[in-house]
Amino acid sequence: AQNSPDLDAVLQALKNTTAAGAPGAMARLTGPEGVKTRTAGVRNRTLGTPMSTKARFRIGSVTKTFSAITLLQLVDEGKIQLDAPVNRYLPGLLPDDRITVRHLLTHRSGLADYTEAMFAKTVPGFEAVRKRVFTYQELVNLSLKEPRTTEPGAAYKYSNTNFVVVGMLIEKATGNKVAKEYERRIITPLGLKNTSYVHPSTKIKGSYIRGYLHPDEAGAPLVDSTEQTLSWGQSAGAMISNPADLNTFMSALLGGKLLRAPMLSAMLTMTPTDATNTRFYGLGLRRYDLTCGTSVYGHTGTVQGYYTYAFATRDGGRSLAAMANTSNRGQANTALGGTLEAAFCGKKPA
Ligand SMILES: C[C@@H](NC(=O)[C@@H](C)NC(=O)CCCC[C@H](NC(=O)C[NH3+])C(=O)[O-])C(=O)O
Repeated sequence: AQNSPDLDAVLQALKNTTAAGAPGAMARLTGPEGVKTRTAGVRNRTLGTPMSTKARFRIGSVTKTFSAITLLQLVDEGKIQLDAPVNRYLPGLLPDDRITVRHLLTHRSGLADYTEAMFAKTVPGFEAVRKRVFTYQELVNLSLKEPRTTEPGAAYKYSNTNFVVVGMLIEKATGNKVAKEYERRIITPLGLKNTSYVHPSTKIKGSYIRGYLHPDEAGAPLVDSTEQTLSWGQSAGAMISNPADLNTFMSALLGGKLLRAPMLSAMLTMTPTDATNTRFYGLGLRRYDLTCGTSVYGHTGTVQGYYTYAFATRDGGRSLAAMANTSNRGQANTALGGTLEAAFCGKKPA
């Protein structure tokens, strides 16, 4: 039987997160016990407005799961083949015909991650791009200026470039912008009223959480990073959502509502991402094996001012959406991750 959540432990993890430097943090859990929420701190430091689980925020790489689902639906429709070379669909884009569509979704392409150079200096890097609008091609060109990190398929190496190319594949195969495909394949069918892809607008419509970026220099003041185009991320990180929609989304995915069984099982075909053998990556989806023996599936997100965890159990029966409105602050991200054990194992954070 799956453990019931320890809500005091969830709140403690959120308090650990604010103590570690996040202005605010929140969690929303769904499961047999119904919907449970906990919050800590503020969503706007200037006004002191309390964190609210109704408010929207930037979900970063959880966008990668939206992109993976869209692409896997296209595979199911016979429009794209998982093990075909990317260059079959985007002739001449990549310097190696051996890089396949599956290599992109599993971060095994070897394409360098352009964000490493882009954000080597956190605040200057952010300020240099926060209002910029990039084409997909410009982002791929930034990656191709760097050496490749591995032979195609040889090893897992996380790279945003992979999901920029996934966005290009989606637009090429459908003739539509990714926003339209996310809408008609995921957002509308699931009724995700608080989820949107508004690139390149810098605005978050409705009620939202303000995000605060920690500079690299210890003690330097936080930078309000709420308004940005997120054009450096696009189909790898530009989605906006709220906790309830993330719960609905991950539960629907794992509950088999977005992909037919063969495609879902392809998505859940995991390889380890580190030596602990408790963290894995499938096709645009992470798996964490928790200490109580429960495996949870979902994605994390990190964009300037926002950390996100969006996970569910294998049948989608339980889900957790947790976020903190800061970034470039590892101890806050780790503390926020403590909500997973609290929610799915009922375990107190350290
Ligand atoms: C990790 C996460 N990835 C994402 O969400 C993608 C969209 N974000 C990144 O690759 C990090 C970009 C820099 C963030 C910046 N860091 C720096 O600037 C460091 N110098 C920040 O922390 O805001 C995931 O897949 O789980």
